[in-house]
Amino acid sequence: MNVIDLIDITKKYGSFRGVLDLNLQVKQGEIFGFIGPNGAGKSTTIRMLMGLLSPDRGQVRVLGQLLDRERPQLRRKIGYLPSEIMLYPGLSGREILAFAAAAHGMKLDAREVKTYAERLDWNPDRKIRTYSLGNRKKLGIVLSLLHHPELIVLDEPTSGLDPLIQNEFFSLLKERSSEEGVTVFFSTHVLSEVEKVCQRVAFIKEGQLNRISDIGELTDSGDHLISVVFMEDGDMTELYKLRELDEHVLYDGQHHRLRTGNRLQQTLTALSQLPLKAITVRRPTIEEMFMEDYRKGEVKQA
Ligand SMILES: Nc1ncnc2c1ncn2[C@@H]1O[C@H](COP(=O)(O)OP(=O)(O)OP(=O)(O)O)[C@@H](O)[C@H]1O
Repeated sequence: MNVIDLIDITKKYGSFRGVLDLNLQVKQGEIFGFIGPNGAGKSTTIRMLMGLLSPDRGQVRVLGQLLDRERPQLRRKIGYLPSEIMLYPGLSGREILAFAAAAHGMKLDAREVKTYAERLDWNPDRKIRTYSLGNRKKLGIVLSLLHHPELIVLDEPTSGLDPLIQNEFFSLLKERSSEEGVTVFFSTHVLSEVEKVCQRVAFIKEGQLNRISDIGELTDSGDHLISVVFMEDGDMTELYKLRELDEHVLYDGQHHRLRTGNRLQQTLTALSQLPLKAITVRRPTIEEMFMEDYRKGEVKQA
């Protein structure tokens, strides 16, 4: 079942682009990453997903239901962390959690709060006004998980968290996903995060989906980066017809840099015929793959 179904959604802010003709499906139990640079449209998409913003065109379906009006029963099944969280400064973390639990018709489970406090290294009994940015984020994360929702939507959950806590947070998400079949959708700027925790990732740029990929497909592709120094000094791009191997070949004053795509064998065979002084071959990082897609402006769906 698709837990999230965004069908051709468009949202404009007056003449400003928000999101354009976006299609996205997320299956039950997936941990799905939504990645893009500042202003790409991540928060706009997430707000539409949460029913906080209506699309100008298109449909939003969440947990099989159309988000065309207030649906309180549906909201109870969703946990949401906004990018900026507003909290009553005079209350403690625990008081806010008790308030949120009551709103969900639950009693706060003190043992569960203790577990979250220990795992995320945060003090629930201090007043919000004394909380650091990271502690506010931790409380926001607990608020989104507290009622054991079927879908967790997180807008940049890791900003402000130190790396150890980030890892603990990812473990929490993985446990929820594997033990309870929870679906997680989260946005981030940080590619290494999606590699750690997501099964699939969507790249958004300038309001449009650029690519949807399996993480395995990104990390297992045959694509390689090659850096070559030839015996002779200078730019050999024209002389050795390097553009036939990679039309985007770059010369940085010393190295010729090529990308193989899925033509590793052919590229190496061709280069081996040339007077090489040094050559290195390595896999691109996920970041480099992502930048490459941005450069080419490809639209791909896996
Ligand atoms: N209320 C608004 N009025 C006008 N334009 C807006 C409004 N909210 C967002 N936008 C514009 O819509 C586009 C997408 O913004 P959005 O906040 O969705 O991006 P984002 O990917 O979440 O960015 P960031 O990573 O910086 O939070 C941007 O060009 C932004 O300037």
